[in-house]
Amino acid sequence: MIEISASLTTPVEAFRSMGALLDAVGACIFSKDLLGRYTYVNRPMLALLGAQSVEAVLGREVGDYVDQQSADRIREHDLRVLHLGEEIEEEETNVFGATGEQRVFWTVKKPMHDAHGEVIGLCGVSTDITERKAIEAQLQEQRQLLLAVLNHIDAFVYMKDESRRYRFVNDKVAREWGIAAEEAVGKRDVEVMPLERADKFWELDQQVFAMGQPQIGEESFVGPDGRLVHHWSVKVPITYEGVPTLIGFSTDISEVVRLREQLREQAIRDALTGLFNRRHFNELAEKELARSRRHGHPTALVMLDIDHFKRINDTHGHPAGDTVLQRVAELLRAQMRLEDTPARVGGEEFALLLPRTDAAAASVLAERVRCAVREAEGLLPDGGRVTISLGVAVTQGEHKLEALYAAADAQLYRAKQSGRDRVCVV
Ligand SMILES: Nc1nc2c(ncn2[C@@H]2O[C@H](COP(=O)(O)OP(=O)(O)OP(=O)(O)O)[C@@H](O)[C@H]2O)c(=O)[nH]1
Repeated sequence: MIEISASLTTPVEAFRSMGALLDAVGACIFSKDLLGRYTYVNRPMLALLGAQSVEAVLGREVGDYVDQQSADRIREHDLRVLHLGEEIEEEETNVFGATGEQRVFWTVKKPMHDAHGEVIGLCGVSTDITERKAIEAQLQEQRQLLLAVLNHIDAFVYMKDESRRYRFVNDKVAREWGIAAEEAVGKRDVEVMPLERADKFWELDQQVFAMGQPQIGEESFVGPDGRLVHHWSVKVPITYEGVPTLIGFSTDISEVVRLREQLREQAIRDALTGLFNRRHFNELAEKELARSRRHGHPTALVMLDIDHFKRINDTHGHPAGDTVLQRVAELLRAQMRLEDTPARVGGEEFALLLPRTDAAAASVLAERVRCAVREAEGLLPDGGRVTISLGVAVTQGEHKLEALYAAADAQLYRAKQSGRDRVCVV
């Protein structure tokens, strides 16, 4: 408790009596008379003015210590306090004559009154906020830099909390939703996108909150134009303004996924007929044989070859030969069950994999295919007919693909040898 002695008659004397205490306050404290001359300064103020002693400052005026512009502004503030009785709270930037240093203050000035209520001067407290201002400016700069990065990066960046409310979205997200980025803050996911998509995104979000670990994954959803959109998303748990939140970075990889699927298709399909190629057919056949081994059911393999194909090429030209291959492929597809797999395994050689099919059923199918090709019209430009030969083999105990190939090939050879346009079965 600070007691001001009853014998002290003016506020300035009161200040002086508390000298040691006011010197210890980490702010500049001063008082001025009606002409703006210092009547009291504490030690920090003294240091700021660059003066040697209190006595050297008393009776002098601010213009003796700061540059002209700062002095004019301070005088103007002082006049408002002294003549209009205003209380002022303002930020001041002052340049000090002694050092030329520029410092920022938060200054509070109030009028001082005598016993009759007449203004006799002012007292003020100036807190040096130069460092705080510098830090604030630095933070603001960093924030702007961060925003510039987040808004120009080619990714959707967002922050979302556990109640599925967005806490931040970058410009790219806002543009997608057709609203301003600030508008999105506080909105729940279902307010800005269809429920189905919101639930899709929430699947990975939930894992982030449940595990407290970053989660990475592909997110696929139906876009506004009805096409599938694929995002590659990285979502990281953070605490934002004291609330568990995730920050997510999602990149549209739809084009990459389409290319990936295209490449995969190219890798497994024959370009001319669209049927599976030999390598992929072998993979599927190996799997089917493993299944048939486990369950003990038969699998049939039909090898078929277009008769005198070389002659077709030679007579009608290579493009016409290609058309025949395409038409035969279509006929095969049309004749097969859903679970059967046709493939082009060589130039004019095709294979059919028939799961759960014994020799009798495979022969029926092979015969149907043979007839379909033989009876098909318009395969050749001159209206001539195309025929095929087929060899059928069925797994027997061993279930080895090479053995099955060899057996079916042997039957195909037999069909060719015995006049073509026929089916031979083991
Ligand atoms: N148009 C076309 N011809 C192809 C293609 N791949 C292979 N061939 C041709 O297919 C013909 C196959 O002929 P061969 O193996 O002698 O058999 P073939 O003439 O069908 O006689 P058989 O099988 O004994 O009835 C060759 O002339 C190859 O050049 C292709 O993609 N397009």
